[in-house]
Amino acid sequence: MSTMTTIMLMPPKATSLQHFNFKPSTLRSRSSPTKSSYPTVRMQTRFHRLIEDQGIVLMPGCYDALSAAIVQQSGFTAGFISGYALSASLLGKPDFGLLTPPEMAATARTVCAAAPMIPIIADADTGGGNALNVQRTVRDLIAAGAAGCFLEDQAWPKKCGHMRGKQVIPAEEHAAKIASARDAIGDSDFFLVARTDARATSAKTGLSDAIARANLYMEAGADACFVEAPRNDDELKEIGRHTKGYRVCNMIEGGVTPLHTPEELRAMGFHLIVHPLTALYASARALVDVLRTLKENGTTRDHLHKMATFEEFNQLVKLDSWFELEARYSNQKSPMRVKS
Ligand SMILES: C[C@](O)(C(=O)O)[C@H](CC(=O)O)C(=O)O
Ligand SMILES: [Mg+2]
Repeated sequence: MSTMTTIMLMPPKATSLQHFNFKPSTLRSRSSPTKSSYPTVRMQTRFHRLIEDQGIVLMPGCYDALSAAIVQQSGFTAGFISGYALSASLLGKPDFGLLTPPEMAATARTVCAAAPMIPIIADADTGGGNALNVQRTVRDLIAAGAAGCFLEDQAWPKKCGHMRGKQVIPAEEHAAKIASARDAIGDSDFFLVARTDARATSAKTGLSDAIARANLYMEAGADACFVEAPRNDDELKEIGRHTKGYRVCNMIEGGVTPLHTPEELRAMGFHLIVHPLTALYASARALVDVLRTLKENGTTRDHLHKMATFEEFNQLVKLDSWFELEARYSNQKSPMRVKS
């Protein structure tokens, strides 16, 4: 956790809100639980600085220390711990509300240690329960070294944003969870993304409901909003035009949203792009292929070109630096050692 300068942030403005069925008056009440008690002057986090420097930030998903180290070594400036990918790698199960916040926090600790040069956002799913559970979840992620989280408004048990059968909790209830997360963050260098899954709840009003929710959550204290699973470019543009603050876009291979480059998404008004499943799907395919070869042929000698070599892998885990450390300490005479 680092000490930061306090500045007033000026996020991009929404253009038109008049057609939203949304009641900001509830947010203005002093006693409203949907407004953070933390002052509205916020810290500039690592993610704010990245967005300001780069305009758009591309974050691949990772799910363990090795995949995080590879994300960092590949030159990305940020990463994301995907709940979907962690549920798959840790539990061998789908993104179906089975992964728990302590499992995510434990992974965040090893992931952040393995990629210390880049800030990592963790997927907090629904935060593990109500506004109080959210505070524990957020504090655990901060202690683990995460630089931010996604907090979504699905009803528990949640599902992957691109699956059928999702339900959302009342907007005010999630706004209170966002406010509670903001209070738990305090002065920490931690970027809060409010996600809504309301697009999926109705073909007719889903998008406008989702946009209204995103704006409500921004007022409650989020740094960025994430309208999950828009269906086409018109919807992406609508979100870019009508939501407040920084905007996250989710690029899922095989999902319901068309795939775009960062430049294309930037033109549509987005600031953070997450590719949560790219590394997971690529490694799953590589494993399926090599293990099929091994099963069929009993050897991998004709598959070596599709695998990391011994040398290449040693570089990935920085083996040389461990040999150097070993040499340094084995040559050193300890000043504490008593002469015999
Ligand atoms: C971003 C996400 O929350 C994740 O866990 O990676 C998932 C990914 C997906 O769409 O499958 C989600 O969007 O629900
Ligand atoms: Mg998720």
